[in-house]
Order: sequence, then C-alpha cells, then structure tokens
Amino acid sequence: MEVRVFPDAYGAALYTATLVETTITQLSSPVLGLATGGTMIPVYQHLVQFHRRGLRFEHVTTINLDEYVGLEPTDRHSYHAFMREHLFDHVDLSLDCRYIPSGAACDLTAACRAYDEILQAHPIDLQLLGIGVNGHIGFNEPADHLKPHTHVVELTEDTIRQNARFFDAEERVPTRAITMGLQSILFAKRIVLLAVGASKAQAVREAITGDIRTTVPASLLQLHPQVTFVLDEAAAQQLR
Ligand SMILES: N[C@@H]1[C@@H](O)[C@H](O)[C@@H](COP(=O)(O)O)O[C@@H]1O
Repeated sequence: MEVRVFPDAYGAALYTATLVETTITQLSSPVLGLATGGTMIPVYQHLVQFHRRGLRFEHVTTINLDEYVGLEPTDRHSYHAFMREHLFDHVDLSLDCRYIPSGAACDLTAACRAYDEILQAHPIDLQLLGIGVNGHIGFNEPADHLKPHTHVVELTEDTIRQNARFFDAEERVPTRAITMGLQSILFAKRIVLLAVGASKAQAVREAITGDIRTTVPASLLQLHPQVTFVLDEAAAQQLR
C-alpha cells in the first residue's frame, strides 16, 4: 500500500487526476472505475482541463461504482446527472462506453446481474474511490457481512445525513442504492482512494492502520496489491 499526503486538497486532487491521465495515455483501451461525491469534483475538473489541453477520452470505458435506487438518470440528484455535469458532457467519451448502475430499473436484481456482466467484460484498470465518514466505499456500508457482487443496499442514517447536502432536504435522499460489491472493487488492477478534510481522518486511519473489518469496508483495501491512498494533511492527521 502506498500513502501520499499533500499539503492541501488541491494538490491531492491534481495528483489523483494525473494518475488517471497516465492510465488513459498509457493504455490502448483503458477501463476506469469512477466514483462520485464532492471529493471527486476537483479531480474531474482537472481531467476536463487536461482534455482541453489535448487528453483524449475516445478510447476510454468508464464504469461507475453506484447509483441511488429510484432516481431516473435524468433526475438532477442522480449519479448519472453528476457524471454528466462534472465529466461526461465535457470530454469526448463515447456514449456507449460509459456505464452506471440503473437505479430506476423495475427489476433491480436483473439490473445488478447485468452490471456484473459489464464488469466481467471490462476488467477495471484503475478504480477511483472516495470514502464515507463511516468507512464505506462505493455504497458498501459497514455491516457484519459484505457482498462480493453488485447489489442493492440500504443506506445507513449516517450516509443519508452526509449526502443530504446534495439534496433539497434530508427526506429527499433515497434510502437505497445499487453498488458494485467488494470483490468487483478489489478486482481492479490498481485502486486510488482520495480522501480530503478532517471529517475523513478517522475513517482513513481505520482503513489504513486498523484491522481488516467488514465494519470498515475500506479496510479491505489492505488486501489489494496495488492501492494508493491520496490524502491531504487534514485527512492524514490521525496517521501520525
Ligand atoms: N457513494 C459515494 C461514495 O462513493 C463516496 O466515496 C462518498 C463520499 O463522498 P464525499 O466525497 O462527498 O465525501 O459519497 C457517496 O456516498
């Protein structure tokens, strides 16, 4: 495991974006596993800047981690909309090479199986991750058991409260989500987890230095041979 600490969130996001850029330029058909959340917005801003300076996305496939259940892709709170707003609408990524789970599907079990087939067909070269303050990755919430494959999850009150800032009111935050499972995440060839801010410090410490526990899903990343934690000073403050 590699841990890179930057003086501020800007440097951490820029470094993360350069890792993505390197993957895009070095591989002939790179597959990126993408994450949402406020932490990722500056990363995507940098990638859009890189695109304006010549970085091409036409040979790239993207696979997102998760989506809220019950939100249509057109809903402005959906992760489909998040990705369009922050990345997809600004780069030359092909429409049929971007995958996000279908949270609005009538048959969610079938939607999960379909997503696993997509994952099998497109092994992820670089998986970007954020981390929840409760140690979740994707929407794999702390629990006694974690699921290996794509599944529907009940969001914890903690996560609903944290993500309420993206909605008009806490009551509007969906209570369920579809998420990639832990095995699918750990199958990525390389994983980069970006965390910034003091609110993430405890989850970061438990993920990096704690025992491997399903109650801290990010701690399972210790099992991966090529994982990089990219942190700002605030998120790294409990590592000393
Ligand atoms: N499902 C996403 C996670 O993938 C993300 O890591 C987390 C952190 O978000 P933020 O970066 O806004 O703190 O938010 C959501 O819960």
